[in-house]
Amino acid sequence: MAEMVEGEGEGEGIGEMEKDVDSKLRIQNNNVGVPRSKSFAFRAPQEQFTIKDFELGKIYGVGSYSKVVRAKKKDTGNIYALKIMDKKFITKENKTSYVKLERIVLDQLDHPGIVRLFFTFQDSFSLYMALESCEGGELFDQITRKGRLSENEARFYAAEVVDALEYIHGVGLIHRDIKPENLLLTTEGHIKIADFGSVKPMQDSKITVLPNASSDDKACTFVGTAAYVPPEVLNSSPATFGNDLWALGCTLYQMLSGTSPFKDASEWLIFQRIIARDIRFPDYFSAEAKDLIDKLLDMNPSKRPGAGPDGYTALKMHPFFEGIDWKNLRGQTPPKLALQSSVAEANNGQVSKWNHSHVGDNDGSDNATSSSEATSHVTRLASIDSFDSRWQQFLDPGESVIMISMVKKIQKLSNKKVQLILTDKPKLIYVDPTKLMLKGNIIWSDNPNELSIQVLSSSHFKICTQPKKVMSFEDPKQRAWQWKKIIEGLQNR
Ligand SMILES: Nc1ncnc2c1ncn2[C@@H]1O[C@H](COP(=O)(O)OP(=O)(O)OP(=O)(O)O)[C@@H](O)[C@H]1O
Repeated sequence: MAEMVEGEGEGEGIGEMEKDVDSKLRIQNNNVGVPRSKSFAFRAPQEQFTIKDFELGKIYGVGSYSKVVRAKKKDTGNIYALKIMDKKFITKENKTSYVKLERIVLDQLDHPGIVRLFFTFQDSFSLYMALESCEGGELFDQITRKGRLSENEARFYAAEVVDALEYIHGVGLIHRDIKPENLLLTTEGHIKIADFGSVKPMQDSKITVLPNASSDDKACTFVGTAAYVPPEVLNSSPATFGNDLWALGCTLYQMLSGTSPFKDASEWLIFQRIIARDIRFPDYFSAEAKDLIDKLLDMNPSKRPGAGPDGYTALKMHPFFEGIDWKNLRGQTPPKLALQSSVAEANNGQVSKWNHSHVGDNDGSDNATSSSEATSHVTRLASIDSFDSRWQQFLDPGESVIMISMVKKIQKLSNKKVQLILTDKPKLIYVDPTKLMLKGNIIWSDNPNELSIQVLSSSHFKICTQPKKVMSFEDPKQRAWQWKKIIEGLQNR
């Protein structure tokens, strides 16, 4: 069993994360009365390595709270995808529970279609997860490079995703962020599902999770990506396996057409199209592909193939998958990978060499994560409490809520909890949530000189109106960037 790594002072809570994971598991095990050894043994051990034990190569990608870099262990020569998370940033952004959850869930998953976690380690500044390296990149890039995929290529990839999803759902987990960016490829071209930071364990999940590491929907700001979000999530329904099947339908559509089915100019327009189930199939889709996508994009999550009482049989037996050898998927030859075509793409893909001084104990001033923060919030979607009937009284007939948050209005003398509501009129108001009284109407303007949003952190933002009126808000669900994005989206509609 691996030794537990002690925290090193920096980033309280996160520094102690692995130790904390260990102690929580002991408590949990005691509760159910299962005699255990002194502590829980991770399959992927917590090692005492340092970043200097690795030769770092290109950056594979940047997530909302991490960077993933290709890394060769100097003594063994083994290659990993090293996911590097800044402790201070995770603590500041309240992402500790997501990190813990991803670590503990990945540790227990064992399927050829899921990225493997080999070991973890940490130093004063960062947490590191050594993941199986997917040298073929993202499925998203294959779609971009090829324009769109052939039905045979899409069938192969979709079948491998179905196979891995059957396993994930079988152990009682909902992934909640299935999309071409999170479907990685091996050198040979087989699919590996990555990014378990949004995972939701069901009540009867076979996966052990910590009491405080499970993703609580109320506190959760990460529940998927706008283009792939199912309509029931927009209506604040509880998560089900059907969520992933909807996202699979969107992904299959994207493989075959090159774009996601509800793509539009703004998140708001995307949501409107999802709620209206506004799908248009290109003529060149086969009848079988159309039928499968149509069924996966059923408004009723329990009717989607794979979510019904017969489990995955309905999905795997669908005519689109005719000819698929489900028992020997990994023995088949995958579609040929399209290689990176230009220097421009290479530069976009950040293939530059990793700068050692940016990580580890060398230098604590690494702030590159804040740029990823800015971009990632653009694609991430917070849970939406949008259609609560209590707010209807503040709307005109036919007017609907686009975004709503219980926020703190920060004032000189006291802070007040208010419900901030943005409607499609557009109208921006705040309401006393207890007395259900209108407290303010922020005069709408499409002109950014007259109405603008300033984001101070993921939870703090200011709404500035003319003449020089500034209101400060704190959104505990950390949707400051989303407020900015959605208001600016409406101004530019
Ligand atoms: N095992 C891996 N092998 C190769 N590349 C990887 C691997 N894991 C992640 N990546 C690349 O790094 C990028 C960032 O991954 P990471 O898991 O940190 O972010 P993310 O969780 O997908 O981001 P976000 O949380 O913002 O969606 C991915 O989009 C992918 O391109």
